[in-house]
Amino acid sequence: MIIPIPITKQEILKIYKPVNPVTHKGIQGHVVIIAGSYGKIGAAVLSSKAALKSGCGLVTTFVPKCGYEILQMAIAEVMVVTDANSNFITDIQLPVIPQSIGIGPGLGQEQATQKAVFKFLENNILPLVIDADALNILAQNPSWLGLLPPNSILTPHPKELERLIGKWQSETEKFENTIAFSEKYNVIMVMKGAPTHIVFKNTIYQNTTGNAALATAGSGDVLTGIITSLLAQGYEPLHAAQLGVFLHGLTADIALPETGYQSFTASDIIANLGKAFLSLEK
Ligand SMILES: NC(=O)C1=CN([C@@H]2O[C@H](COP(=O)(O)OP(=O)(O)OC[C@H]3O[C@@H](n4cnc5c(N)ncnc54)[C@H](O)[C@@H]3O)[C@@H](O)[C@H]2O)[C@@H](O)CC1
Ligand SMILES: Nc1ncnc2c1ncn2[C@@H]1O[C@H](COP(=O)(O)OP(=O)(O)O)[C@@H](O)[C@H]1O
Ligand SMILES: [Mg+2]
Repeated sequence: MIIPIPITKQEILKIYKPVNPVTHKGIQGHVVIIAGSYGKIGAAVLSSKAALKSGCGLVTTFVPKCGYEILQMAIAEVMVVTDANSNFITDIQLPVIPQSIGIGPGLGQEQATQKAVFKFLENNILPLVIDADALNILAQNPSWLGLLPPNSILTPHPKELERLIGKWQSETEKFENTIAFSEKYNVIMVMKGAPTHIVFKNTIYQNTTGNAALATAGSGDVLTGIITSLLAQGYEPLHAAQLGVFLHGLTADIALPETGYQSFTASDIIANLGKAFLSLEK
């Protein structure tokens, strides 16, 4: 069994890049979030807001038509582009060229959405974060995994991981199979859990922040927004994943004395991102 390397504050401070005083929104990174379906537009809202609150300059969110007003009213700062279809995504046409793309939260797995994901992957060369239903779609169509750009970041929870790599009999086998998957497809695996591990080639990193307050709806959708935002700001993919999971966990550690485990929600992750970033400046 390979011993994981802890993702500590000390290591994170080596990665973290303070914001340049003379930067502007045009060079802070443009994120595209492709997410949502009828009843799950909240996932797109959470990812998009988390991206904005993690330092990128611009966010454009691609949703089915039913998400248009919801997003525009929920987050004034986000630009919204819609699919031709009402309730789920059928054709991903982006009018911008962003620095990174997060795809999957709340997407659903309709046949037409699966086709749209295939067409998107066939043409895309931009850095990707792949989560939730985009992972489930890839698990159903494993030959499409070869279309991912090198060092794409996959963020499965344990069930999504199982759909991708198959069942495991032991923790050792789980890590061995995840490493083999990561090497085969040249991707970074963020194995979400308590704690979260990151697998990159044959190295395993273990997060040191976070607590059970994060066991709440939308918590992973927020993580997708954070990591996609860091990627757009020029962090290399492994560093974006490491800093992303560290900050995500830290928000729950910071909020816990006020919210307790029970009352913490995914929106509290977003609300505490500022304090998490500030704790890196000390
Ligand atoms: N407000 C919203 O719009 C929300 C949308 N969501 C979206 O809903 C879709 C379905 O996501 P789900 O993750 O609920 O569905 P899944 O079917 O992928 O996962 C749920 C299953 O995984 C298991 N599981 C999850 N985390 C686990 C862990 N840490 N250890 C062991 N088992 C675990 C659960 O027990 C359950 O059986 C996704 O597209 C997701 O992004 C959710 O994020 C919830 C909030
Ligand atoms: N008990 C726990 N301790 C620490 N982190 C947790 C715990 N439970 C869940 N998390 C974190 O919360 C997030 C849940 O993600 P996910 O299951 O994708 O949620 P959703 O799909 O609802 O957004 C992951 O980052 C995971 O590591
Ligand atoms: Mg999820």
